[in-house]
Amino acid sequence: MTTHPDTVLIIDFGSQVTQLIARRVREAGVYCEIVPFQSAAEGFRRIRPKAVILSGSPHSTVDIGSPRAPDEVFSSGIPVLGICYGEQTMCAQLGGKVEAGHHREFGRAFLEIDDDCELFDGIWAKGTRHQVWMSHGDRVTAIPAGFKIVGTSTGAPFAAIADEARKFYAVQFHPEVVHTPDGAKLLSNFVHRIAGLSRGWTMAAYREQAVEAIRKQVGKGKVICALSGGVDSSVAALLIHEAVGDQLTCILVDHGLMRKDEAQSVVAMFRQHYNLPLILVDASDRFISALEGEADPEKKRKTIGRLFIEVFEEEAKKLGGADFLAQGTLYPDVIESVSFSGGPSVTIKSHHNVGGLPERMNMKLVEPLRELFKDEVRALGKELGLPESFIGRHPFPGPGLAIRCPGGITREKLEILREADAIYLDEIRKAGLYDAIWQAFAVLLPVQTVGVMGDGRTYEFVCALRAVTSVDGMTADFYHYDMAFLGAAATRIINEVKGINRVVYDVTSKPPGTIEWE
Ligand SMILES: Nc1ncnc2c1ncn2[C@@H]1O[C@H](COP(=O)(O)OP(=O)(O)OP(=O)(O)O)[C@@H](O)[C@H]1O
Ligand SMILES: O=c1[nH]c(=O)c2[nH+]cn([C@@H]3O[C@H](COP(=O)(O)O)[C@@H](O)[C@H]3O)c2[nH]1
Ligand SMILES: NC(=O)CC[C@H](N)C(=O)O
Ligand SMILES: [Mg+2]
Repeated sequence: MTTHPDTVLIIDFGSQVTQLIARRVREAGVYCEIVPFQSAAEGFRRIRPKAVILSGSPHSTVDIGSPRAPDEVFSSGIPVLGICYGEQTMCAQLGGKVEAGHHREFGRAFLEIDDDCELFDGIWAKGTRHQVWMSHGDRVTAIPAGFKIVGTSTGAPFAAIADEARKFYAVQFHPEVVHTPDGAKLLSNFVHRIAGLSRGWTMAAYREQAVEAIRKQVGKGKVICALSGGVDSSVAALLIHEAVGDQLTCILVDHGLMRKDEAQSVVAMFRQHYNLPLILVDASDRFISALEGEADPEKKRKTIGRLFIEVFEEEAKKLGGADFLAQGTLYPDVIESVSFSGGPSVTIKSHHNVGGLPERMNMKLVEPLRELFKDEVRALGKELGLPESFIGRHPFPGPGLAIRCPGGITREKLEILREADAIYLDEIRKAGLYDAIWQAFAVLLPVQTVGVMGDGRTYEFVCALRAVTSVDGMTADFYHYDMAFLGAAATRIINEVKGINRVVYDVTSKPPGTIEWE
């Protein structure tokens, strides 16, 4: 991992919105990292941050054994901002007092500004009142020596406090959420005005650092990159290519489960714009033969995962071996895998990824995007000249059309689905809706219904259309189309695709549904 001179350390006590703190700090042009409180002391020494932010938490500081910030956070002379639980633990640790569960405040609250404070510069003047978002049951009842009150709310007499000499600040509300309208500016004030950090975190700067880091890691080694044409793997490939040129070979597997003309258009784009070694492996027969008749969603996923590994092993061998495998792992994946609140959770779906590869193939991982959020990856893609049509793409799952064809898979069904999906997306693009939708696709149901076309009886498949809005794919709502749009798309699909005589629209959100049908 690269090191950044001006880093803010965010200590995660298990808040639902810790990632938002990181988003806001990065938007202010400052690099930051999140570490769970259990490894905060180690993280503090490794990262040597210029400022620290303490997150909220489901815990209560009055409980025995509840988490604390490492002492060096307060003794090393750098600015500290506590948010909610962060304020409470700051007070508990520095000589103040916290009481449990009297004045619960959840949701909208109003903050009275009692005093000027650098946190409020340019946003909130003394004597004014502003909307903030609260979510707490405990409250601070005495502040440590050296602190003064700068803001109050009905439920929190110490809603904002400051020790300007030591540059310690704390707020009971959550500046990181959009329901605190000026919160982003408050966080920007903390990192710029108070901590004095510069706006060094730009994708142009990142590009340079990342290229250097890749060169250092890879040396003269050979790298292979599984390239799907999705944003993540495309950006990872371009960055690595910039760093080590022909030491990189990209492998695109056409598993016969891609969208219409997808494999060819990805190859054409890369060949046209970039001079990067790219092998297209046509493994469609192999994948589809293995999947034919398979109806179980998990078996489909596992079969596909296994075949991906086999194909990569064979291709690496043909290249005379490879030392590194490149992946488009993003920061949210990294956080999730070490998340404090993660715990053992049930497997909803076995997401295929190539993560099983390196061990079996004896390769080391190159993950140049593991510090970035998806929108930063898109910005980096822009920086690297990736065409707009690739940057704004909807995500597409590794197992492809196989998980959009519930019931037994057949070549014929995949063909029908591919056609319907292409028409649906074409209609979405023509209506100018592509960018407003997070992800859209067609599903071919294993159900035949009776219809009448040209005065004749038809008995054909039902096609379901799906479109969702989302931020990160973790939760989603169905997209609220205009009925006229749906009617037009349905008519085109039924008229143009032989094998479909009925179209329905999926109005399920996530949860309780998932985005994909399998
Ligand atoms: N057909 C494919 N050929 C080669 N590698 C693939 C293929 N499909 C998926 N992969 C690999 O699996 C990884 C995970 O897929 P995933 O869909 O999460 O990411 P992506 O395709 O790069 O981006 P996006 O999330 O925008 O679709 C990809 O980054 C890529 O390395
Ligand atoms: O690379 C992938 N491999 C997979 O196995 C996989 N399964 C789901 N998805 C994508 O993940 C997001 C959330 O999907 P679900 O709500 O269906 O779990 C959506 O964007 C899905 O398209 C996958 N991506
Ligand atoms: N959001 C929070 O950080 C809440 C802190 C603590 N659990 C409380 O209820 O007061
Ligand atoms: Mg993809």
